[in-house]
Amino acid sequence: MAHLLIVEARFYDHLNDLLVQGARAAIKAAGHTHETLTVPGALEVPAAIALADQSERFDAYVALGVVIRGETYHFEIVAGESARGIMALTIDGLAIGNGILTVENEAQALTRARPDEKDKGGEAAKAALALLDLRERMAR
Ligand SMILES: Nc1c(NC[C@H](O)[C@H](O)[C@H](O)CO)[nH]c(=O)[nH]c1=O
Ligand SMILES: CC(=O)[C@@H](O)COP(=O)(O)O
Repeated sequence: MAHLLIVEARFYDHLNDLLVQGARAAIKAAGHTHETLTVPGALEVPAAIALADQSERFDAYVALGVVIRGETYHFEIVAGESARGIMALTIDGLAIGNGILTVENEAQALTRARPDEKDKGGEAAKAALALLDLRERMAR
């Protein structure tokens, strides 16, 4: 049984609730356990995962959040840099599923966050478990 950490960037409560619901359902359905850590925004997620990994308590990580484009270039920074930081950790060997939505509007986010629609939270959890399985197979 694996123990995962959900790291959620809680910028939009109602959207995160849906993403976390989907991720938790996927983790439970696969027979694993988890904890949840909340950070202010997507830019804090890579650092939070890196810090959590120093504890050696977690086998895999699920990054969740929602980045909705506003009026300025900040969307590119938040969306791009959070993804880049997560990808760097993943390439460094951490099993991370990235469920941080980067969308144009709330309607796009809702469709993707809802577990009974695109369930991107559940998909991110499954991706983390797939990477964990791959890492364990490669270590044999
Ligand atoms: N605009 C969004 C943000 N912005 C906040 C940053 O992620 C970060 O917390 C801040 O710059 C302080 O370092 N975060 C999201 O997750 N979603 C957004 O739409
Ligand atoms: C993704 C963002 O950072 C965005 O919510 C910020 O909005 P704005 O670009 O209008 O300041």
